[in-house]
Formats: sequence, structure tokens, C-alpha cells
Amino acid sequence: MADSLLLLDKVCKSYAVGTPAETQVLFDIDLNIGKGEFVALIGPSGSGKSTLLNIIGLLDRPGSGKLYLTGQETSILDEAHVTNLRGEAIGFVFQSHYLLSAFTATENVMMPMLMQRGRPDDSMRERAQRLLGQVGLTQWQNSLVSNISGGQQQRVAIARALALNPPLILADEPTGNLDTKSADAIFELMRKLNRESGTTFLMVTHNMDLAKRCDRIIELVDGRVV
Ligand SMILES: Nc1ncnc2c1ncn2[C@@H]1O[C@H](COP(=O)(O)OP(=O)(O)OP(=O)(O)O)[C@@H](O)[C@H]1O
Repeated sequence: MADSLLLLDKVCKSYAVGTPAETQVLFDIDLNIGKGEFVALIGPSGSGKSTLLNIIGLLDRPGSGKLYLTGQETSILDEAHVTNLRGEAIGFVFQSHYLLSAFTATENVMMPMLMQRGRPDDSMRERAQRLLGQVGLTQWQNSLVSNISGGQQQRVAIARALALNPPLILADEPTGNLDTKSADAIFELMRKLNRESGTTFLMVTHNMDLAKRCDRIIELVDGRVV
């Protein structure tokens, strides 16, 4: 396998810990994802995919077990360092893309750079426009995102996820709201970016046709990798 980018060692997670409603949803998850891989995460509704993605995305902490990202053991990091690592190492693409509809495509893609560096400059705008070119949106770069199609909005979300050049992109049902043709185009775009730039992708999907076209499928059932 290629160099490891993400390593999970016996990760467990429970909700409502310490209450009568305590429920364990992840059981001893071991996972090793190499640099440059494109991995699908599948499983029935309620199997723990979003919980696992939140833990890998450093939005939630495991109850027990260890998570290494870019070689760093994350459980020993304080909140400030976790936030930094999340910003540097991970780009997020969601089914509802959470774009700012009153802003242009370029402004949306500039947003992570702005949050990192504080004030806008020409190099940010140029990088945002270059990324929009990579996702096929050059002619829409000055459009308000409220004025473009769902598929185009998802392309903006992908460009935004790439803004800080993270080694890992986490995509939660990125094609869930799209028709078959647009879903296929978005998947092929992510595959192309993965091949060209070596960015690692972990994609949660219910679409088996797309999952089969990934390098590897990880299946969760009742909180366990099967
Ligand atoms: N914040 C929470 N508090 C309590 N239980 C939760 C919480 N979030 C999720 N769960 C429970 O954990 C289990 C796993 O949920 P999760 O959302 O991770 O599954 P999923 O595989 O992503 O499902 P889907 O495909 O429907 O999104 C479910 O039984 C869910 O009800």
C-alpha cells in the first residue's frame, strides 16, 4: 500500500454516554488509507457512516481508540491544534454544499483562504479562479451561486474543498441530490482531481455503481467494518 495518510486503530464511539440511553455505534474500527487512494464508504442507513466521517474529519472525537492523520496522533492534540490540523489537512464536500448563496462562485472558493489569512488579496482570487477552471466553471466564476444549477454548485463546493490544497477530501453523499448524469460527472471530476493531484478521497455513498469505480470499498454494518 502507498504511504499511510489516515490510520484508525480500534476506534469506538458511543452516544449519550453515562445515560440510560447510551448506545455504541462504532466498534473497533481499524482503517488504513494510503496517500492518493479513492475510497468509498458504504453501508445501510444507521450503520455509522456519518459518525465515522465526523471522527475522521476531526469534528468529533472517538470514545476510545486512536486516529492518526498525516502521521499525527490526534487524541493528544488540544482543540486549537485539532482545528488547525482540520483546516490544513481536510477539505469537506457535503450533499447540501453549504455555499453562501449571496456570494459569487469565486468568493465562495476564496472563503477558506480568507478565513486562514484574514484579508483578501489578488493571489487568493487568482487561485480561486484557477480552481474553478479545474472544475469546469470558468465562465460561471462571477455568477452568484444562487443562479447556477445544483451540479454546478457541487463543483463550486469541490473547488472550495481544494482551496487550501488539503491531502484529504471527505465527501458525504456528494452526488446524493443530483440526477444520474450530473452525479456521474461530479464523480468523474473528483476521480480526475484524485488522479492528477494525488489528493486522497473518502466518499460516503449509497450509489453502488459509483462505489465500484473507486479503488476500494469499505462497508460498515451495525458499526463494524465487514
Ligand atoms: N448525535 C447523536 N446522538 C445519538 N445517537 C446518534 C447521534 N448521531 C447518530 N446517532 C445514531 O447512531 C447510529 C449511526 O448513525 P449515523 O448517522 O452515523 O449512520 P449513517 O450510516 O450515516 O446513516 P445514514 O446513511 O442514514 O446517514 C444511528 O443509530 C443513529 O441514530
